[in-house]
Amino acid sequence: MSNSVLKSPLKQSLNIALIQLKAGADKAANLLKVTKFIDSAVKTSSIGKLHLVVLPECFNSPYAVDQFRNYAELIPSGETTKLLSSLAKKHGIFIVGGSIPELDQENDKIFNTSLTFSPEGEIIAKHRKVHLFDIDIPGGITFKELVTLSAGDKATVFKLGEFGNVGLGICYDIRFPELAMIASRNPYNSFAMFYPGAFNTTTGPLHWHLLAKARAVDNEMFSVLCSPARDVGGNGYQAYGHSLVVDPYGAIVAEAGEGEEILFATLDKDLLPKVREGIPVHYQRKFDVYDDFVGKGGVKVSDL
Ligand SMILES: NC(=O)CC(=O)C(=O)O
Repeated sequence: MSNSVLKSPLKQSLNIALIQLKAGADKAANLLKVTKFIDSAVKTSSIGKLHLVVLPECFNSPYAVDQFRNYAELIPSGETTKLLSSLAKKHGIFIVGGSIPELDQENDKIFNTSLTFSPEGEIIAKHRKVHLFDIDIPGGITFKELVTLSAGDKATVFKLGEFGNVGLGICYDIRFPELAMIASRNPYNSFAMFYPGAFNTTTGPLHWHLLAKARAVDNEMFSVLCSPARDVGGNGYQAYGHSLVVDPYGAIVAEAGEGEEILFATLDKDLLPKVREGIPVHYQRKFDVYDDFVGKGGVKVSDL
């Protein structure tokens, strides 16, 4: 992480909108939809001035192993990067840009990549999905991202302007507690983890809420999960929906349904010290019993 030393006072309330949209096969239509949803979130915000918008995993393409290469773009010269940069600048907001298939031309690899933009339209974070979704549940779902994707090799923590530090993972990354643990602890002290994520109708009911709450309670931080909308009647991947914001107590702040919608929520950072004073697990770790691997080297954190 670079240039991320925090300076007080930090802003205490972050107003966010999660855009739960359904992406189809037509990329131009997907990008137009993103533009309209973001414009509308800014205009119709029910929580005052919006600071940040989150998009879902794979919002400009179908979520399909055999399609990633067809939709992959170079970063930062690709059309999706340029569009999100211009929308962030136009509205003066942060955008946690879900994820898109990224083409690494030099090595001929495809990554599932999430970019975050500052209100000036600059890229301030780039996370490549570290844990690829590779599962096979008999009678449920088989999905093999490894067939066409390569895995990222870094945790991602970055400074969200005057609000402080946050961490970023993509979907299956939430099942591995380490990324959130790294983000929440010294020297990063993040107040939230963002997870654009496309769980499905098998694993969503099993684990979506549980994992969001687990990461929040483990680390006494917010977890923010933004899903695509369900493709009712479609024959492709069925996203679970239920975009979700969970507070550091593990309580649900806001939850979407299954269709397309904009979900608004305020992350009240005053809660963090309250939760951490009341239930001080954040400070009670026993590094004489087990190693503190965060901040001790051996952890690879994204440095733009
Ligand atoms: N799609 C994913 O990356 C993860 C998922 O659906 C799950 O973990 O379940």
